[in-house]
Amino acid sequence: MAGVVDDKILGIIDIKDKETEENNNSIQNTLVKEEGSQGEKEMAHAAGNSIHRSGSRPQLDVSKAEIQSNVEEKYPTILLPNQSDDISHLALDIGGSLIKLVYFSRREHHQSANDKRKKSMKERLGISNGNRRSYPILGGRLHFVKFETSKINECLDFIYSKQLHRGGLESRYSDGVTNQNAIIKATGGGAYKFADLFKERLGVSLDKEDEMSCLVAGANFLLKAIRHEAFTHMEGHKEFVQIDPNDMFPFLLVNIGSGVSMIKVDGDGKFERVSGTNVGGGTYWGLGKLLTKCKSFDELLELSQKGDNRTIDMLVGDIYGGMDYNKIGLSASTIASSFGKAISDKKELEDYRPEDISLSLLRMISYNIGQISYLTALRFGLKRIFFGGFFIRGHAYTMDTISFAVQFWSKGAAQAMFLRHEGFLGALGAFMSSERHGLDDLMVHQLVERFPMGAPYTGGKIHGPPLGDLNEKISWMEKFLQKGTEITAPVPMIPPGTTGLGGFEVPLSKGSALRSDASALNVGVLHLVPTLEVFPLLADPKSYEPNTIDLSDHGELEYWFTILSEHLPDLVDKAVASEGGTDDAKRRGDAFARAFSAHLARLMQEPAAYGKLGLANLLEMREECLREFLFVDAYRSIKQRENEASLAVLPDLLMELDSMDEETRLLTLIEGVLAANIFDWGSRACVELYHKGTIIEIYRMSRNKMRRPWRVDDFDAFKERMLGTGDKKPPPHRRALLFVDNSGADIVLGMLPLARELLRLGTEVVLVANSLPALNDVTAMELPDIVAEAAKHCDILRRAAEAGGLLEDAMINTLDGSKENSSSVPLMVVENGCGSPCIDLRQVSSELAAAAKDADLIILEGMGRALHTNLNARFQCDALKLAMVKNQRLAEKLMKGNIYDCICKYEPAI
Ligand SMILES: CC(C)(COP(=O)(O)O)[C@@H](O)C(=O)NCCC(=O)O
Ligand SMILES: [Mn+2]
Repeated sequence: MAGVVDDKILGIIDIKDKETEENNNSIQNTLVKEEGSQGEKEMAHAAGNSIHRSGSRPQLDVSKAEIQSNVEEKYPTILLPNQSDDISHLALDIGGSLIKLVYFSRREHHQSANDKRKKSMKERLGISNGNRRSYPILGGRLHFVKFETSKINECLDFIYSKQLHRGGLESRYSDGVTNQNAIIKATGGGAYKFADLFKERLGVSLDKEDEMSCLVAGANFLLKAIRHEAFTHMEGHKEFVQIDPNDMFPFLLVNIGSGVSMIKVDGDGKFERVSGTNVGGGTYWGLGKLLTKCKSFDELLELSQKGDNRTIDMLVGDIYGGMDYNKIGLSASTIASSFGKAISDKKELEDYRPEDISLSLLRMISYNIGQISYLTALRFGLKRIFFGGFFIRGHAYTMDTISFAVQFWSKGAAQAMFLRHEGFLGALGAFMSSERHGLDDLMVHQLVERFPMGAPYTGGKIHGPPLGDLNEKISWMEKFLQKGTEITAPVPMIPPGTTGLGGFEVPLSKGSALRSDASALNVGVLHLVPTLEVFPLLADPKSYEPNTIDLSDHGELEYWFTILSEHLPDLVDKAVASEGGTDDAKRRGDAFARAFSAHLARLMQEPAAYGKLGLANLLEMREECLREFLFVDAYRSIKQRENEASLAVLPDLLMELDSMDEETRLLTLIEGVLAANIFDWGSRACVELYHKGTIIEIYRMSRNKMRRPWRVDDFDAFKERMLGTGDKKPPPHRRALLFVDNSGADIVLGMLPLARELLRLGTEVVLVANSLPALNDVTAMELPDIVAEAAKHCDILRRAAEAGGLLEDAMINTLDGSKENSSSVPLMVVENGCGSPCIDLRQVSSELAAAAKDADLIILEGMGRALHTNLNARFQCDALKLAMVKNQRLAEKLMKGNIYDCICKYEPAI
């Protein structure tokens, strides 16, 4: 049956083919002329601004506040007439060796055309101000920066350059006059020691906060609000642990700074410092400095990487003639006495290698801290121990040693966990101690962590404050290219070195340089996006894992790393062309490629460096990196060309579909979606195909290959739900959410006709599209125009689009100019909150979450949304996952299939 249908569709397209090719040529000509036109730029700019919405000024003094909006919105703009200028957006933890700084920055938000679309959609979906807050949560970013205390002037310059002591550069109320009343929250000994210096240099007072309360407040905030904050580290293996915010107390917080504090935490603000030890980071650094002549802590730590402590430590085997001491469970390699060999060796200090001394010292101190921590936890019946403080510095060997000690002494009953923001607990706590930060109720899904792509995050020593503007970033990448080779050198394709069995072998990662700034590498900028929500139709949000492929498997990571690296030259060409191919665009393109490669290389070395790594994160990182170098939409002209070519053949396709019976039509529609999903500029194989024919030829070829059964084929079950069996007609779905994928044939000849069929059956349809561009994916901004074009030739679409307010959005009048209130179910468009080819349903736009409330069918389309992510996701409503697999390895791995196989996975509501 399908074969007959194919022939008919092909028949029509054949007739049109010549015309279409001519059309294509003329479309291409028009595009050459129009590429980079003002209209396009404005649209891209608006799209580029759309994802992060923030209110106006940060909330703080809300007295006499007025809502500046007549529509009841969830996040209305609020006028705060009594807002003064002395807002602390900045908090400091000034320790003996490091100053940790946490600051909050806002973005001014300009209203765009997209905002109007969102506003009318919110009204339509009935999103009201049901929020419990009387003021908006701040939209903005939380930054983490550190300086050496000895270079406090750099820190002061940084604060001054960004005007952080006065509420930031963006402050609308800047009047150039130094605010003598400004107050900055600060903790740590330096808050006392340097108070006068801050007053003198910046005219600000340091409002001192208790160090312990800050550590606890910081840890509590991180554990509650950041998804991949806590992790275990055993034998070189890092594993993230999701802490349930409702079940996180009690725990032991061990903060390893110069000395060590052990704090029993029972709740927010409920804690007691129950123990500590004077043998801590300061001891390692102090003794290490005396014994090795190292000039810095990081240098000492780096030395330990190449050390062998067996030359200096007395091991069980040294005492027992190379044997284990089995009776009490000690292996021959267990350290019996740190530095013990020095007693009997007839050696002077110079006879020992500084590397060995450093390692022996590190192990002695880490092991000791681990052991005391465990004993303290045991004393209070605590199972979980979190370690923080800058002593750890993301150093694998230190963490392994501590973990080993905890595991060894507790016989596996207690677990050591570490925190990614280990060094910033105090500064974060000081930030939170301000009653006016407005972040109290922040939830995990409202924070998105981004790793700035252009900053010098790889190799080399970083001097001075982090880079600010785009030009600085580009220059840095250029300079790096001249000076160093690390980031351009091929990445070593070896599994990351383990740091040693049981914490008692020497580090295996010998020679591989420990980054001097290791801790900073693992901390990104926290973007606060108050409008993000968990997709309400997830069956079990707690166990939901978006990624299908686990990149902690080194082979997988290596494969995808190679794929993305190979894509880069072509992507850079597209990106540069999308910006008119100017010298500036070329310079940005180069810098983008270097920055992205550097991050890939970093992740190859340490896959969990930025939190749990999935393929979706890598694909999103690429888009973020493009945006950071101001490439707002690299595929814009390709998308436009494909949309136009597909819209030209849509009327014939619709006519042919209408001549079919219902069952044949449903099958043809699903085939159409699968076939048109081939237009994917992110797939190497597909891009090669595009050189071999016109859009329509490729579409036809793809349709021709549609042979059932597909690799996963639940079509019959889907058909039964849609059309029933025999005479029994099931009720139509109330509302369907269609997560659309690519532009061109994919949306125009695939998803739109399917949407039309649902509308015809009486189901409301919501097209869910990206908020920001990613590859050739269609965006929510672009959809109203596409729908309006399609609606010119189709009554069903026209009436539904009118009912959904889409034609107003597209600002296109209908054929007959009629505005009569149609009786059709609506066709709507919502943005998904993402700018990536994949979707993490734990963080979607509030618009989508609202639209989901009445939905009883979701259709996820494409490799990114239905395969790389969400293939295993379960929903509370019926779900259909449709995709063509455009990668051989993925097809083999996921379904023992081949490239271009299709999946049609239908799962009824659970
Ligand atoms: C980036 C993509 C997920 C986009 O696929 P889509 O969602 O458009 O179907 C996909 O093209 C992809 O996984 N590409 C990399 C693999 C490859 O080039 O074979
Ligand atoms: Mn896509």
